[in-house]
Amino acid sequence: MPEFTKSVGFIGAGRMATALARGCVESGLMTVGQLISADPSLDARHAFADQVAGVAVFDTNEPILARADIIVLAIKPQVMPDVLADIGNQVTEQQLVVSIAAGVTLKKLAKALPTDSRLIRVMPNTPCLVGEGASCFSRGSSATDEDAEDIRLVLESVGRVFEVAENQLDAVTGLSGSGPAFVYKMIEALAQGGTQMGLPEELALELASQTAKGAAQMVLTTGLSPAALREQVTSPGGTTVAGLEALAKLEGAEAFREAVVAATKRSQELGES
Ligand SMILES: NC(=O)C1=CN([C@@H]2O[C@H](COP(=O)(O)OP(=O)(O)OC[C@H]3O[C@@H](n4cnc5c(N)ncnc54)[C@H](OP(=O)(O)O)[C@@H]3O)[C@@H](O)[C@H]2O)C=CC1
Ligand SMILES: O=C(O)[C@@H]1CCC=N1
Repeated sequence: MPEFTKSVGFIGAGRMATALARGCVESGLMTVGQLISADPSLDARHAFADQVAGVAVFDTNEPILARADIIVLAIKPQVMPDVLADIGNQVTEQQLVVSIAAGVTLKKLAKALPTDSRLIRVMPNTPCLVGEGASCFSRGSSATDEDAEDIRLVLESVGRVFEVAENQLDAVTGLSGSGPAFVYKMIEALAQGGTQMGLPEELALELASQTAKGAAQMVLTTGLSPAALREQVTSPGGTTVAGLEALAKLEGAEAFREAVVAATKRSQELGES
């Protein structure tokens, strides 16, 4: 594991901050001493402290601004303007500001922060919690190469990471940011099919989950396309073709494409508001 000595402070200690913070500790990249977080919600503070044992959690953002080398804005896009107005004049040029909020552009962030603030916009996803995240980031014009490398290091410790042009981040949000929810729907539906046809619930869920994981791993490691891999499963006149026909009839695969399109459009809308 590479050495990472900077401190990271989360403004907002909700679900995504928790996943990132715990993932970074579990990966061994950081110790709890390098992390702090703040959230006005007692429930969120408790949940964060439960998941990241021994971490310092505050009910105001001041300690983050005073102590963190990297400030992560992990709040909802809707509260971003208020938070930026609150913290804007306290951010220093020694600090890197990272936003993980869907839709909020670097331009909007820059406008609310001191001139030449070092900014990076990141779109992670919750599987960072288990070291299987898929994250993308774009750097603002004042962010340094070292800033980008720091963020790459952090995100790499909890999964895969790609630097992209900022205009791709809404689509990334629709695909990998929101995507775990779509995959959970698919797993749920596969498991329900299994229970409908006689399997116990627990076994059906485990088989569905392991099948999704195994199939994803095949795509990631064999170099074969999903279409080619699908062909390997599909015997002429066999069971898979019967299943695929049922899927096509209900336009099941189209529904997933539409889910990504709708989520991307919502991310674009959040950026406009
Ligand atoms: N969840 C996910 O899968 C992903 C989320 N994101 C992005 O991450 C961000 C956070 O999402 P998520 O973790 O799901 O949301 P959560 O609602 O779980 O967490 C946000 C937390 O911020 C708190 N908060 C509100 N106002 C302030 C404030 N002024 N200062 C500090 N904290 C505050 C909220 O408290 P309260 O509830 O009381 O308002 C809440 O606990 C969003 O912008 C989202 O777009 C990005 C990728 C994936
Ligand atoms: O639902 C949301 O808006 C956030 C952004 C990506 C995943 N969750």
